[in-house]
Amino acid sequence: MSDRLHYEAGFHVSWERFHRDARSLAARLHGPGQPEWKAVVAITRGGMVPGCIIARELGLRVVETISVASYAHKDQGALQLLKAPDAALMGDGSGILVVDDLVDTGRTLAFIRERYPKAHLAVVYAKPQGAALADTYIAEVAQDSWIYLPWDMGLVYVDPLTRKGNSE
Ligand SMILES: O=P(O)(O)OC[C@H]1O[C@H](OP(=O)(O)OP(=O)(O)O)[C@H](O)[C@@H]1O
Ligand code: HPA
Ligand SMILES: [Mg+2]
Repeated sequence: MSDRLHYEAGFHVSWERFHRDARSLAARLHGPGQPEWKAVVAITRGGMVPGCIIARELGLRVVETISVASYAHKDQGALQLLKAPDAALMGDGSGILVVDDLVDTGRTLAFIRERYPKAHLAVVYAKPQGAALADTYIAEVAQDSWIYLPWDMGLVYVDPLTRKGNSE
């Protein structure tokens, strides 16, 4: 049995931490040796948050989206492209920064890589199973740890460890 408290299970990321980590990702993609990026392409929906932060840091005004959905009930989780980015902009992906919040199994990034082999795939968090598919990431998170992103959470009351000291 785990000795973790129920609210500690997983990796809970605050807005501040996410902003800091996304900025660190931008910093890694900037400077000597890095290409002149043409555009940021965010993988919806989670990639739009770091995509915005990175576009701001790198001074990129061209921001596109790619939308991929998983139909687990239909075809063993086959991925389907719901919305493609502009084909003329994308080409084979050269100079394109594709951004997502995280890579887990790697299925999403593998899908993107197949279509845009020259794109740079950047994510904030990576789990070991999919990490090799990302060209750049900031932090590795255990495979069995669920990453709770700030837009999926809210402030909630947490019980103290003991009722001792409470009147009743
Ligand atoms: O490496 P994988 O196993 O493919 O998982 C990673 C993807 O899963 C999540 O997106 P999700 O499809 O849940 O959609 P969302 O971004 O709209 O929340 C996450 O934002 C990544 O895009
Ligand atoms: O750990 C995760 N957190 C949030 N979304 C996800 N999608 C795949 N894995 C994760
Ligand atoms: Mg996503």
